[in-house]
Amino acid sequence: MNPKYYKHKAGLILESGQLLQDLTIAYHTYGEYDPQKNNVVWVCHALTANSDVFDWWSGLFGEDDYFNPKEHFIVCANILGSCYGSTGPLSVCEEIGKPYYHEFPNLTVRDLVAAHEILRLELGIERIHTLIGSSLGGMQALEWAYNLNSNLEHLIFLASNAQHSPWGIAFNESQRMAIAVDPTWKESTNASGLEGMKTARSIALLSYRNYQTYQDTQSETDQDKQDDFKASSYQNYQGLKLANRFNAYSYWELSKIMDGHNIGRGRISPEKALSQIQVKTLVIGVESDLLFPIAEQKFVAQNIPGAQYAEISSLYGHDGFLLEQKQLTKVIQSFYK
Ligand SMILES: CC(=O)SCCNC(=O)CCNC(=O)[C@H](O)C(C)(C)COP(=O)(O)OP(=O)(O)OC[C@H]1O[C@@H](n2cnc3c(N)ncnc32)[C@H](O)[C@@H]1OP(=O)(O)O
Ligand SMILES: N[C@@H](CCO)C(=O)O
Repeated sequence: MNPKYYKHKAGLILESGQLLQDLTIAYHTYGEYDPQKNNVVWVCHALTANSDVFDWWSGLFGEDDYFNPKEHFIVCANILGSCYGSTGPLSVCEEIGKPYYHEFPNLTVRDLVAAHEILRLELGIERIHTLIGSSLGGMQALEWAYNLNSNLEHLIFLASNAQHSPWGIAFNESQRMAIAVDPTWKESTNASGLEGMKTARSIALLSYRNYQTYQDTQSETDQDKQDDFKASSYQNYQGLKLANRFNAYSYWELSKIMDGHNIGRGRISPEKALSQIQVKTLVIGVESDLLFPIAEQKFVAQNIPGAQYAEISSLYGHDGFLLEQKQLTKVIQSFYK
């Protein structure tokens, strides 16, 4: 299914004060909006996904899944700075008549949320029944919940944090260092930095998975093997797979956005900001998540008044949120009860 596009002529004044003139938001909707039934479910996607949530989160979102178009009006918008239809570094900047590339402005999570808010108003949605997001998507969901408050009923926050950690920033910086040493990164073409981005994805994978994931999926059966290990080809393949569908500018931009995430910025503290979220909240952690350890989700749950906390298990660490749909369905079902 192809996305729909909304072009917002007024552009967007970013948190930095800069005007992003060419504002296009690519989005998917599934089902029919019914204000009487209060049936809007809004999904905020993570780092490299797109707005087609039925594609990357099937098993939780789909025709016969828990979130389905028969009962819900499901909305997912591609985030600014990405490469799946919304304005990003490869978009042509009208002012300069060519793609932004390195000149794409620095965005924040609050800018991503501002674009979601523009789309919400354009779609005529007053109340959101459920706002759900994981990882970078969780950061957006948390920020937006803070702003929406009485226009939102339920927040489901997964595998994310209130403020990005030094550990997470260090992973992101290492990935950007890999892009920066790619000699093509100095150029301005769609393919600049792609070799570096392959290494960046390989580094990222180590934070998305864990020792046991590799032990269970990439162990050798040939005891005499001395080279060409499965774990090596897996890392290379994962880098290549991303290079075939993403670009290094978006990767750089989105990792920077994550680094700057702090719900407490300008609001005294993360605790204080979280305490002002008056929405029925479910926080879900993945027990094997190395990148966003469960202590971070417990912190969010402890500071949002009345929030519930649930944990799922996964061989896949952080990426478990994309793969453990059965467990997610179960904890989400009991949350609504
Ligand atoms: C246009 C778009 O596709 S955008 C939307 C898609 N992506 C997203 O939404 C982002 C979120 N999704 C993701 O990050 C990932 O898809 C995840 C985490 C859900 C799953 O990750 P995957 O890479 O599919 O799973 P996994 O880690 O098990 O790797 C499987 C792949 O590695 C390959 N592989 C496994 N072991 C090895 C090895 N030793 N050597 C080489 N390749 C290997 C498999 O053949 C498989 O290849 P395929 O993806 O081409 O079928
Ligand atoms: N692996 C996922 C989640 C990262 O948080 C992605 O590439 O978007």
